[in-house]
Amino acid sequence: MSPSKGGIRYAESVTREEVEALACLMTLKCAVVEVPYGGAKGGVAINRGDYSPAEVERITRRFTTELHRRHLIGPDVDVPAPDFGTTAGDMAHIKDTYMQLEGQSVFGAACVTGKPVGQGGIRGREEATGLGVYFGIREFLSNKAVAAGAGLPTPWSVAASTFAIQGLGNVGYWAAHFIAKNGGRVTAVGERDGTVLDAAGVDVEALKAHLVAHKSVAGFTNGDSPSLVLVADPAAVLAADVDVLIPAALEGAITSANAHVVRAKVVAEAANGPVTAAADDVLTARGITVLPDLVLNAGGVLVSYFEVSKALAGLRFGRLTQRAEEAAMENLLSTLQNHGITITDRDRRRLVIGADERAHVYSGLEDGMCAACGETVKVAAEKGISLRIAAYYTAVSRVANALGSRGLWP
Ligand SMILES: NC(=O)C1=CN([C@@H]2O[C@H](COP(=O)(O)OP(=O)(O)OC[C@H]3O[C@@H](n4cnc5c(N)ncnc54)[C@H](OP(=O)(O)O)[C@@H]3O)[C@@H](O)[C@H]2O)C=CC1
Ligand SMILES: O=C(O)CCC(=O)C(=O)O
Repeated sequence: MSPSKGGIRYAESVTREEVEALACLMTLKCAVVEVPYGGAKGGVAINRGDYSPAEVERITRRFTTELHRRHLIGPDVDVPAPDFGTTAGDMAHIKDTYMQLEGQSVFGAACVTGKPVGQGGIRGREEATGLGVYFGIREFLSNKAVAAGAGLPTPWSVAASTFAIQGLGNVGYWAAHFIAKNGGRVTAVGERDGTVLDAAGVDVEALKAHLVAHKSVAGFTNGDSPSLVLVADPAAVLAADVDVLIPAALEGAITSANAHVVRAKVVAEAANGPVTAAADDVLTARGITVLPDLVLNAGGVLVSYFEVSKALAGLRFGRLTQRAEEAAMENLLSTLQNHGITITDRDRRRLVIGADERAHVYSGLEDGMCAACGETVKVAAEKGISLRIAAYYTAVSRVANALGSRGLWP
């Protein structure tokens, strides 16, 4: 199926088999959130920390050139995006290299997503995967049967729950940001060189700033919190006593060898494949609910699809409608006022807001995540299967229908 979609990762451990498996997962993920793309993935086996920014740029441009030479990149072929170890800045270099090689095609910006906004990116893509993880956890656990099955109170609320996060990179940070913003308490964060534990709550923004500045959890004070504990073992996060554990680093974080240490009631797969098949069996046998990656981290590719649509249309979402929406609301408020209803300046400021690009993106992301979670819960209940198998069932059915109804040519 083409065009296809999927991220490019820079990780020393990446292998061809891993990339093939992740590409397959992308086909199914696109189907789950109704993104009309096939699946793809790319990988470069480097640890970017070993290279200077200029060297990483040369590696990125060289890789893009090789993709172009093999006709493996372009709006109607394959459209990469960020993944583990890659950034919006790398996507800008991919776009620029492609544009140089293509002779500045008007659709060139649609060759890659996750670009900076000034390079044709879309507002909301940077946080999309993490925000989608937040929407997904909220939707799954707002379902009474899912929450009760996990041993959580019903009705469940983010604000009354505790969370542990492995990996405070793009996905992990934004998931933590939106959880904290909505009142959830993040009490454990595992990073490459250690775990931060604080039952009173970890200040996610302060920890992120510390990691950016020092590249290590060492020396983090959490505002001199007396309940702070720093542990040298990065895997200690997996044993945190929380409601929801969110692995958001690499695959295979929870295996049959360590699944028994998990104390959370729910494992929310923000990373791709963080729970191995054998570990999934162990968690299920222990009554721990797994929210599957196929659905939970699909917000990234969904918003990438919006970014491609923007680039192909050559128009920012909301540009034609924002003022018209505001004028319509102004007219409505004036009419109400003419009928004797008092409208304060505060009401006016709150209500006269047309949807800008970010509002459009958040709306489409929330809608897509809610629909995918709802369908997964429905299929799981109807068929008496796990959420993961239900997500696969939906995805495989959609791909089969798309291929079957197309027929054969010639
Ligand atoms: N970016 C996206 O839009 C999407 C990403 N995903 C998946 O989400 C996962 C994370 O991707 P992303 O956030 O983009 O990647 P990033 O590179 O932005 O973040 C990964 C984070 O994990 C940390 N880390 C590395 N090893 C460990 C470890 N052993 N224990 C704890 N933390 C560790 C990294 O630290 P350090 O910086 O020191 O390496 C980094 O902070 C991947 O599985 C990816 O495939 C899925 C959907 C979309
Ligand atoms: O945004 C995209 O196109 C791809 C995201 C991705 O790599 C993933 O969902 O694993």
